[in-house]
Amino acid sequence: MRGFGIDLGTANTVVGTPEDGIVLNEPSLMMVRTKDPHRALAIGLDASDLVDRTPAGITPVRPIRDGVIVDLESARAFVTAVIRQATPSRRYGLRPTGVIAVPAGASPLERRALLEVGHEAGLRKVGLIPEPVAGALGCGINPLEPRTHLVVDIGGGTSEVTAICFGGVLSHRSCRIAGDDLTRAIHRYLRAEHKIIVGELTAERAKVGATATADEQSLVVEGRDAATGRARLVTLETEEIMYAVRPATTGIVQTLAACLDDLPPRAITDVMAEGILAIGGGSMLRGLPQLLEEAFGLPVKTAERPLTCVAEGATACMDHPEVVAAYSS
Ligand SMILES: Nc1ncnc2c1ncn2[C@@H]1O[C@H](COP(=O)(O)OP(=O)(O)OP(=O)(O)O)[C@@H](O)[C@H]1O
Repeated sequence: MRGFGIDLGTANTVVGTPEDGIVLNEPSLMMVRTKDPHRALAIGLDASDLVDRTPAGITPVRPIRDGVIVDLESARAFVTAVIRQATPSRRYGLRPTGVIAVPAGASPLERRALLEVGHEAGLRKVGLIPEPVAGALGCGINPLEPRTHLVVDIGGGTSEVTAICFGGVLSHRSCRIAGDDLTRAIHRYLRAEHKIIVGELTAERAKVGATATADEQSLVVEGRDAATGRARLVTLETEEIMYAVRPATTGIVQTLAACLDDLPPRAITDVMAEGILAIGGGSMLRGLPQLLEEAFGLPVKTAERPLTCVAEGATACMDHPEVVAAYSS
């Protein structure tokens, strides 16, 4: 079947096809003319290249928040441009089909809006799949088997914890604390402890840098001295980054605890045997899986490709329509 698996995230949009794998992985951002806000001038990386250098009359728009559509018209323009960019020369047919991943906690109205946008963007047939189900499928788990899988998805704006089993959701909890809050926590820590003010991009780089450095090392961060306003460099131990984000991670731990509390005993037995699957970019933060393991005494496995496994799973749904059918009822 010719079509796309689509993960519309707050931070990133990822598109895959059964033939070519991931064909687009770019920021969920578009630039529009202020006077014509529903026509995309640039999307994704091209749009983010323009951040902080946008000429007058051009505005950045983030059409997705917490995995759902903020504004129908903008989302339609964005998804249409995404599909056009992912399909140069109509390689996937004139009117391809699509499976869009949707937060497990999305309301019927939010789900309907996504379906509508998919159709209007040119997709012939649109299916929706809960993000944790797509993430599990993208990690090689069969979401239809009679066994409980607990998925923690730490995205940019939201963390979702979902227990799935045999084509249905057993328990679901979410909180508005995720990767972007971890970045803000680092920003606050640098100001409070090192008296240095950094931009959001620098705080984000420090967070991602802490993941990238394999051994216990330090990172050099550049900012402005809070007192003098002069440029200053600070050496930040990667351990400090875990310390800085700890207050923000408490909310994620509490959400996970609430989801576990709702599970029936046999489902708990499955989770104890199998552990927790962590997906989403936020799960890549160094030390976060260990922190969850210590809090619950359960093994935590981070997906091999936390940023793309949801789109990979949505793409795999093209060959497994029974998964879409089971989880859409
Ligand atoms: N290597 C990394 N280490 C730590 N955090 C990372 C890393 N790479 C990306 N992130 C963070 O992951 C978050 C984005 O993750 P992801 O793309 O899964 O979110 P999303 O699906 O767009 O958001 P949402 O699920 O909230 O709609 C951002 O906060 C980003 O800073």
